[in-house]
Amino acid sequence: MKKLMLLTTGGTIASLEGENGLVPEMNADDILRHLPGFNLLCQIDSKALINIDSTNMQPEYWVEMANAVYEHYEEYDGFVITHGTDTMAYTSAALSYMLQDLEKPVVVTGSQIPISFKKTDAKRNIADAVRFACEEIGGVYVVFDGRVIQGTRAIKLRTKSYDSFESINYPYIASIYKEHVEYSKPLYLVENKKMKLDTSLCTDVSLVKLFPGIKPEFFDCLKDQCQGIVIESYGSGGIPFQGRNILEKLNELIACGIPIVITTQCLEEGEDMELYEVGRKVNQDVIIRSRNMNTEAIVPKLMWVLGKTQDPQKVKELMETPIADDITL
Ligand SMILES: NC(=O)C[C@H](N)C(=O)O
Repeated sequence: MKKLMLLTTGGTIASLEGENGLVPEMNADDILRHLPGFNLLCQIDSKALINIDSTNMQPEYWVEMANAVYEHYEEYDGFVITHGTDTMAYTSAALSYMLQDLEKPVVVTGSQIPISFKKTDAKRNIADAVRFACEEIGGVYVVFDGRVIQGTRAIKLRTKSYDSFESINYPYIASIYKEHVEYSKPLYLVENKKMKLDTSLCTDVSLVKLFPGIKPEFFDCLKDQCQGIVIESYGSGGIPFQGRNILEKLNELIACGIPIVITTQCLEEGEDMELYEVGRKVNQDVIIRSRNMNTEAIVPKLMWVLGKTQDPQKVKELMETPIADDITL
């Protein structure tokens, strides 16, 4: 019989109706009590790590989650982490960088409706997560509404629907039909890897979404505030150089040694900064290309990379290196 560890962090799945709306209050045992019969399938031990609405998620909690998996890695065959949906995609990406060469599954799941409510999707999602955590597969995954998504590729696309999550620029790993896991493509377990834990982070990063009219002066206040910047530009990726000149400001920041990653506000198909003049004008030797990574992966990746080096060229090299299938070229 497989042995799993359930780590709980809060979210809607653990929420009860309070005076001020939904508040995460249930602990790991309360959640397990809603799932009778589970111990016939596998043995599940549980541990409550935190109990927060994931809107309150902090990078320090990612470290706590990664450490918990690392600490108990040898004792269990797989891990299920229950989590709020709002920042679940950031967490699954962060864990994908912190825990590499996994030979066991780390499955992140949650729900749109609390587990104690009649129309809850929590029971199905946990059942699917447990099912997938029993697979012979390594890596970090999001399991939601019957789909398995690579940890670095998930985004929360819908605020209310059960099918809240999508896999961006990458196929679903699998679909789960009750007891049956149907893989989209054959996956091979790379055996005899030694799992690596690396939780060093530099959280001094900024994420800026461009819009027509954004003030160049805004970028001045970033100079002393951050070690790295992610710019969500438009379409195929370009920076405005006419009218309010943002390109000039980015060049100033680059001259100060601040690494800048360019991504796009378009969810699908990634940037292609070589296509237009607005992209080519950006110095491609120093700017960091995000290709088809999503923002939820870029932000924790930049924190993780900056936790290792602040040398702009090395940051560029590491950011542009695919990790956990976050980039496909
Ligand atoms: N569905 C949810 O879990 C949303 C909740 N606000 C959270 O992220 O914790």
